[in-house]
Amino acid sequence: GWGYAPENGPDKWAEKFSIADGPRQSPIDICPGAAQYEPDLQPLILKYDPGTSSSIINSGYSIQVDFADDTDSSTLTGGPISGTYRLRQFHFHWGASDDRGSEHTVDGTKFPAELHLVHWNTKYPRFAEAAAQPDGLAVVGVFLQISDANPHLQTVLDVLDAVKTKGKQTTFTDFDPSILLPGSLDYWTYDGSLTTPPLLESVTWIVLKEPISVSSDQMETFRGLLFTSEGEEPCCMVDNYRPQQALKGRTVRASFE
Ligand SMILES: NS(=O)(=O)c1cccc(NC(=O)NCCCCO)c1
Ligand SMILES: [Zn+2]
Repeated sequence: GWGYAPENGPDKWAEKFSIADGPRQSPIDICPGAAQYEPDLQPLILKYDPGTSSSIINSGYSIQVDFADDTDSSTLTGGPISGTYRLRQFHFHWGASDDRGSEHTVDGTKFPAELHLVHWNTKYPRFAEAAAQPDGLAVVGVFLQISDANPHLQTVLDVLDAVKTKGKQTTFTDFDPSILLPGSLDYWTYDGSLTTPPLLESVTWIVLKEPISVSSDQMETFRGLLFTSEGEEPCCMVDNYRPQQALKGRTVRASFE
């Protein structure tokens, strides 16, 4: 299967997922100077109910916190989207060292990690159907930058020992993901795709301008996870990010001047 190693990583994905060379692939390099300020872009409205968080899992690609998405308890509205999108999960991408790890970049600047909050359009019956539609998903991306330790992030990091290997999961309830958001919800937005196979071109990307903090020690905790299952030759879960993809004529819009 696909992964992030030389033999099955991003440069090989097009062999099995031809959309990898499609017209609206993600991530991209965001150039603020070239972004189009749109005064009509609405503010983001994120309403999350901590009661919907359910579990944390090592997917073998990232660490993922899943939410119950059978009701409109945790939603994204406003911003560049119309209608109501439900929070399904959040996960991270990070590097083997603090000089890389984010998927989106800003004027070529790489951050040590990036958080993705994944939402699906409730005009479709379930996530799986939405993921196949051009307006099916909305992912909020948040950069992590090296600074003081982030106490809110620490809540997630404290349980990683329980999900070290691929397939392990544990209960993770009463967690409000809005505590992972920065003070400002200013954002860039563009039409893109999943950044992992199946690379579906169904994502309205909403990348926040303001990063949140993470310490180098906290980054080491992410790097203690494994891509591999228990009993397999261990392979550290690091550099689980896709390089930037061609813009192919797309416009990146900014919600701020
Ligand atoms: N990285 S991302 O574009 O935010 C994103 C969001 C939602 C789903 C995915 N990718 C997948 O679900 N791929 C299916 C196999 C991975 C299993 O966790 C990627
Ligand atoms: Zn992601």
